[in-house]
Amino acid sequence: MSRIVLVVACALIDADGRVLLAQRPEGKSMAGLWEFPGGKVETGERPEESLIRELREELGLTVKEACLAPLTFASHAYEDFHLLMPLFVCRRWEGTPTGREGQALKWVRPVRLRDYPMPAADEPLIPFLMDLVG
Ligand SMILES: Nc1nc2c([nH]c(=O)n2[C@H]2C[C@H](O)[C@@H](COP(=O)(O)OP(=O)(O)OP(=O)(O)O)O2)c(=O)[nH]1
Repeated sequence: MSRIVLVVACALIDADGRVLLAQRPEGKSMAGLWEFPGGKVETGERPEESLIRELREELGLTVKEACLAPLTFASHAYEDFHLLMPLFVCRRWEGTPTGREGQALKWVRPVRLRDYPMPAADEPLIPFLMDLVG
């Protein structure tokens, strides 16, 4: 079996019930696909710490751990690794999201998420967001 890669991701939800997607930049794997902000859990980090760090690095946001709620997870076999990705929900943060690494950002209603090509692992997550915010 291929190695398991632990990635932590977040559905940021705004006051209108829209979810923030970020477009993976050119040069990265899965470039051009729309994903939930987040990234790999590094050695010695708890997933929540990794997510708070990634949200700061990628989007310039300050998020408190108490504002992260677990929603569901993805478990997906890519060709060269197996992705295990907890998905948190966050409705409260400080700052305005900006693509600090050049990523395009988009606020999207859960019913519209299928209009944005996402990594294969993310597709099963969409119904959970539709149930959460409609
Ligand atoms: N952040 C995030 N990553 C996702 C999602 N769905 C999904 O398959 N992934 C994958 C893409 C990457 O392989 C990995 C996240 O890695 P990363 O963003 O921290 O690092 P990276 O692009 O430099 O990694 P790499 O794949 O290029 O080695 O998880 C998602 O919704 N959000």
